[in-house]
Amino acid sequence: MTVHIHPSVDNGVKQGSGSFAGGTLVCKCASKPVKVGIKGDVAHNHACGCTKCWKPSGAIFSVVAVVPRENVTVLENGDKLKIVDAAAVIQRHACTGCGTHMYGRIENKGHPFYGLDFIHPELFQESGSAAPGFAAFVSSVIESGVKPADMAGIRSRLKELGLEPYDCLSPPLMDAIATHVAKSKAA
Ligand SMILES: N[C@@H](CCC(=O)N[C@@H](CSCO)C(=O)NCC(=O)O)C(=O)O
Ligand SMILES: [Zn+2]
Ligand SMILES: [Zn+2]
Repeated sequence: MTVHIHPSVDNGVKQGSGSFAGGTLVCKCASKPVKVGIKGDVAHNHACGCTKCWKPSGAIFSVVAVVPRENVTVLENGDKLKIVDAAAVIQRHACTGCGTHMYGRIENKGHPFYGLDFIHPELFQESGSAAPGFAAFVSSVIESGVKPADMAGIRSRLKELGLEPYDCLSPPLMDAIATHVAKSKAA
């Protein structure tokens, strides 16, 4: 059985150029697409199996990365954007025309990742942004309807692609979250 993870990694993970200076994210609308400008490269790019991150049709994982929020600018057709769930930690601004999530923003200043916006690098019209390096929330794909019996094959395909599977975030990110919590408690 061929395991499809996400179209941008199914034929192998394409490494970034290492010098990506930024670009423009474009939604899937044939007319009046939403365009969002991103300065600089992305960080912590990963495949995410959670139910909340946007996936292109047919994909069981999203590919999502972060950039500093000040590096994100809506360039065109921003009137089409609407927040998917204002109660979520990450407020995902989606195109009402095609459903594509253009950026997800954390407004809670106490959140460990406050200051970072979540974006989907596959929407860049330019190539060369940093590649995904791990897979997060892998067990969560079951919440979207994947059969538990398929998980072994999915994890083994992720490993084959060099995307180490984790059921939450990667250890360095979990350590960063715990460090933030420890500092907040000490303050
Ligand atoms: N099992 C849940 C997990 C959802 C979840 O916690 N997702 C993470 C990662 S999203 C990008 O890596 C998260 O931080 N969510 C906050 C939010 O989405 O607002 C599920 O699958 O729904
Ligand atoms: Zn659109
Ligand atoms: Zn997610």
